[in-house]
Amino acid sequence: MKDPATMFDTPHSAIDERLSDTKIAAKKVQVFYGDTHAIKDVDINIQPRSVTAFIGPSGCGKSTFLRCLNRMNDTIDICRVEGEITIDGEDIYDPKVDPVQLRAKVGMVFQKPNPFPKSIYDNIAYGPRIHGLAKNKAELDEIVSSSLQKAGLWNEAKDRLDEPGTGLSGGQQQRLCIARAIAVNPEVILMDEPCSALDPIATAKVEELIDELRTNYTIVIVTHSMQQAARVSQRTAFFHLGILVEEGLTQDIFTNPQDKRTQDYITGRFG
Ligand SMILES: Nc1ncnc2c1ncn2[C@@H]1O[C@H](COP(=O)(O)OP(=O)(O)OP(=O)(O)O)[C@@H](O)[C@H]1O
Repeated sequence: MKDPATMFDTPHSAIDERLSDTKIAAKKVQVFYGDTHAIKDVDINIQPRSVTAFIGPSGCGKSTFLRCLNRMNDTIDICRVEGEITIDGEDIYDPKVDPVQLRAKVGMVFQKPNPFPKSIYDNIAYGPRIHGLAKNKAELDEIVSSSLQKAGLWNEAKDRLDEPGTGLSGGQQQRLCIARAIAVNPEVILMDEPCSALDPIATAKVEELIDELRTNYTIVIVTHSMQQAARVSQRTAFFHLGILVEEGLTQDIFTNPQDKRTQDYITGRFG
């Protein structure tokens, strides 16, 4: 297995330069499922137009915290979120915020590809239709083709737009789900272990796509694979038992972690 610490070649100064702003700011975030305190006092600033990886052992709260960023936890009755999360300075938990609009701006891609039981075309067109993004069929066609192009699926899908999305391979389905998220003009894309159901070739394609997408989108990815975090992310956050132990440039986290728990995790001593 390739050591993540050997995978870096970008000078620090170049990365620091690019990552100087904040897109998402979380302050003192707590999440409870009933009496279970799943996220404890998490503070983090997430940089725009870059990939941030959340890593940590099973059950440490990565997915729970990710879901806070587009209020997906609102859909879980027993879940309670406290603290503050802003995107571009706006409090996303403000009662004035419409969660449906928020989830268009902050799209999500799940572990298992989950295309709708509809055609490839309609999978992409669904969001733009409900958000009124196209004035006519020609505009909708344009959104569908450009979303598939951005997701690297156009060549494989252009001759079968009327066929069911579920007829695509697993890797193609995941890129279809990414295209579906892109179609409603998101600024942030959250990915919860997007490659865990994919074979190595499909994984490599999705990772290449993530690398291309970071030019235009802020991406946050939960991954169990430290190699994947090292390959695709510029920053990495390590969670343990609901606490954000350490966050920083990915190459620092993998080559020079400040906390012993991070070091133990990245060297495979637990998790
Ligand atoms: N819907 C839920 N109801 C109750 N408890 C939950 C729910 N989802 C998560 N939890 C609990 O919250 C804690 C954090 O879980 P979470 O799924 O966020 O961790 P994770 O780091 O993403 O784990 P994994 O890597 O295994 O997916 C765990 O103790 C889990 O049991």
